[in-house]
Amino acid sequence: MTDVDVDDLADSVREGELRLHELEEHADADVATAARRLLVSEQSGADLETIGSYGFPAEAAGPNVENMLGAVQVPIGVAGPVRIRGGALDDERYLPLATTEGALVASVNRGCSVLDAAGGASARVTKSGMTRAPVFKVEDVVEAEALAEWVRDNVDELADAAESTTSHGELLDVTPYVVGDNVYLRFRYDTKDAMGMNMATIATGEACDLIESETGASLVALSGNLCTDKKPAAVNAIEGRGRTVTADAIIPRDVVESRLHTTPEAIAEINTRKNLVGSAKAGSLGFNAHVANVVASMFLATGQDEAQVVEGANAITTARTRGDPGDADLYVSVSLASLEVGTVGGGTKLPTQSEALSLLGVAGGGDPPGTNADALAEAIAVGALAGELSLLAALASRHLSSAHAELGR
Ligand SMILES: CC(C)(COP(=O)([O-])OP(=O)([O-])OC[C@H]1O[C@@H](n2cnc3c(N)ncnc32)[C@H](O)[C@@H]1OP(=O)([O-])[O-])[C@@H](O)C(=O)NCCC(=O)NCCSC(=O)C[C@@](C)(O)CC(=O)[O-]
Ligand SMILES: NC(=O)C1=CN([C@@H]2O[C@H](COP(=O)(O)OP(=O)(O)OC[C@H]3O[C@@H](n4cnc5c(N)ncnc54)[C@H](OP(=O)(O)O)[C@@H]3O)[C@@H](O)[C@H]2O)C=CC1
Repeated sequence: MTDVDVDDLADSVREGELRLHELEEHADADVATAARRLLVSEQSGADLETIGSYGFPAEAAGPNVENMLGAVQVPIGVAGPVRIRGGALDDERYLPLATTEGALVASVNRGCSVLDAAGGASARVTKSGMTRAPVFKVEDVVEAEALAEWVRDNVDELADAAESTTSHGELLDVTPYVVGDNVYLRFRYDTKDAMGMNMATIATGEACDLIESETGASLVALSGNLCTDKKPAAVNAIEGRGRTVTADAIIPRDVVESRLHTTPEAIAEINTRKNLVGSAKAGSLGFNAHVANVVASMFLATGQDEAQVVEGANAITTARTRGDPGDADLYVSVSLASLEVGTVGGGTKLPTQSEALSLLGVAGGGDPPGTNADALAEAIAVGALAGELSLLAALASRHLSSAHAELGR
C-alpha cells in the first residue's frame, strides 16, 4: 500500500475509480495528500507547493481533518515571560501567540512586562463545565412541565447513563428550559482536561436515549442551540461555558507612567467610556477592547477549536484607580465568561500545537485531571489582561495608529 505512486493515485481519481476523499485507504497519508494536492492544483491552476511543505507526518492529522491538502503556516511569536499567580498555574511563562496581525505580539509583550513589573497577575477559574442542550418535542406545556420534573427527579439515573460513555467526564447538573412545546435540557459536565464537546455530546446522547424510553418526549436534535456552541449567546456570558476565568493586577502608578506613557486615571476613563459605555451602546456581548486577539492567537497556537473564539471573547474588562486622587495606582481585571479549552483531545496532539502547550507546561492530562486545562485558561486570561492593558494605554497615549503603521504594514 505504501509504495503506491502519487501519479498512479491521481490517475485513479481522474479515471473515476477513486473519490478524492478515499486516497488514504490506498496509500500512506503523505502520498495521499500529495496526490490530492496535484489534482486540486491541476483543477484550480494554483501553485500549492508551500501548502505542501508541512513539518509533520500527515498521518498525525488523521483525526483532525479530512481531504487533507497540506498545512497553513501561521507565524507564532512569544510574549513574556510573565508571572502568573494562578490557582492551577503559579509560575513564570512565555505565552505563545499565533497571529498575522503585526503589533499584536509587541502589545501583549508590553502588557506582560508591565504585569511583571507589578509582581505578576493573579488568575482563578471560578466556574467550570461544558454544556450540551438537546431539544425535545412534547405535546404541550403540561407535558413540558412533567418532563422538567422527571429530569429533576432522575438526575442520578441520567448521570449513570451519561457517565457510562466516559471514564473522565462527570455530569454536574441538567437545567430545563421550556418554550411552548419545546423542552431544552442544558446538560453541564466536568470534562477535566478535555475541552469536552465530543465527550459531552456522546454522553448526552446516551442520557437522551434514557429520557425517550422513560417519558413521552421525543428528541428533535441533540444540540438545540441553548448549549450554546460557536454562536454569540447571552446564556454563555451569564451562566458560563467551559472555563469561567478572571485575571487581575494592581499596577503601581510609576509603572503605568514609565512603561505605558499614561496615567491610571486615563486608562480607567477610557475603559469606562469605551469598553463599558461604548459596548453597551453597541449592544455588544464583549465589554472589552481586544480579548479575541489573545484568545484567537493562543487558541491557534495550542490546538483549540478556533470557532470557539466566539465564546472565548465573551469578556468584561474593568479598570479603576486605587488610592489617593492624583497618586492612585491602577486596578485592572478581565473576566472571560466562557473560555472553552483543553490540553487533551481535538487539535492539542498535533505536533506544533503540542509543543506550544509544552512551552506553557500544560501538555496532556493534568494531575489531578482538569488542572492542566485550568492552567491553560489562567495563562490565556493573563495574556488577555496584558493585551487589554497595552491597548488601552496605546489609546490613552494616542499610539494606536502609529504603532500599527510602524509594526503592522
Ligand atoms: C507597539 C507598542 C507595544 C509600542 O509601545 P511603546 O511603549 O512605544 O514601545 P517601546 O519600544 O517603548 O517598548 C515597550 C515594550 O513593548 C514591547 N515591544 C515593543 N516593540 C516590540 C516588538 N517589536 N516586539 C516585541 N515586543 C515589543 C516590549 O515589551 C517593550 O519593552 P522592552 O522589552 O523593550 O523593555 C504599543 O504602541 C502598543 O501596544 N500599541 C497597541 C497595539 C495593539 O494593542 N494592537 C492590538 C490590535 S488592535 C485590534 O486588533 C483591535 C481594535 C483596536 O480594533 C479593537 C478596538 O476597537 O479597540
Ligand atoms: N461533537 C460535537 O458536537 C463537537 C465536537 N467538537 C470537536 O470536539 C473535539 C474536542 O472534544 P473533546 O471531547 O474535548 O475531545 P476528544 O473527542 O478528543 O476526547 C478526549 C478524550 O480524552 C480522554 N482523556 C484522556 N485523559 C483525559 C483527561 N485528563 N481529561 C479529560 N479527558 C481525558 C477522554 O476519554 P474518556 O471520555 O474515555 O474518559 C476524552 O473523552 C474537538 O476536535 C472539537 O473540534 C467541537 C464542537 C462540537
